[in-house]
Amino acid sequence: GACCSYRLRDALHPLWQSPLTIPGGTRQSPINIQWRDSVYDPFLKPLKISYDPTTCLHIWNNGYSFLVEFDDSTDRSTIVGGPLENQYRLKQFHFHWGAINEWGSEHTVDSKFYPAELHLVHWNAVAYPTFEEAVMEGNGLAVIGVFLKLGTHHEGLQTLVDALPAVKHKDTIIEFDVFDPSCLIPSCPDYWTYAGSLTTPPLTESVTWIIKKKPIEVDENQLEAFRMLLFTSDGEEEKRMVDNFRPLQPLMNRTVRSSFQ
Ligand SMILES: Cc1cc(=S)c(O)co1
Ligand SMILES: [Zn+2]
Repeated sequence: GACCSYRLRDALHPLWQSPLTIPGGTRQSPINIQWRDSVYDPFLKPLKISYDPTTCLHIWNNGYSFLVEFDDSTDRSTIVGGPLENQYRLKQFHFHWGAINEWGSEHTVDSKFYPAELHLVHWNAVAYPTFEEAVMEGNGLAVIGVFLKLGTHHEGLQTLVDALPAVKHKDTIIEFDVFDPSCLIPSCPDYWTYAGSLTTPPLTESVTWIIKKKPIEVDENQLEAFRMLLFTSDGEEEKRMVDNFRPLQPLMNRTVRSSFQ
């Protein structure tokens, strides 16, 4: 089960030798979303997503995941509405996935894991001058989480999958200059939202999470393409990039709200 991969990951991946818990953390991520305990909030607005595909810059293997990064020097790719007070700018998106289809997502729904989870990372450029500063503030970031489930081939994802062999090793980067990430977001508007944190160091408690209720479907070959990436640099002993998800964190004194009844 997931426990063995947890121990394995401890041994294999330096990232998880860093403190797994933040001392005094009260709003850590990820969490299990217990559907029946989430509270419908009629005041939650629909999330408005406006991405300009030409703001896409490159794909980068940072040794933890592969990031698709965007030009966030203007408000050309933003989200607004939902639980958010301000407009947030898209900075990057990345995924978390497992070695096998039984697990891989960071969040769970009623304790169910999905094989992978997409995170679209945005920052509050209205309130803060830089992403780095926003990362340290309670309302600094907004991350849209989308579950991936095993199913039909995903056309939009395939353009990304075709580029992955070029970023197999840690610290490799390739130009990727047109991509519209809204093709990876389900059309169903329903989401859960809660106050949480980054799931990788510095684990700062700066994220308003917006977790889409509906997953997107991808096929086995597309998940396998994620699993052929490496944590390691060219020339090092190869370690497959798998199980790059953080263990579940305690809910503590938090309520998960839903945008739907
Ligand atoms: C900024 C950032 C956000 C998430 S969710 C992650 O996994 C890594 O970095
Ligand atoms: Zn993430």
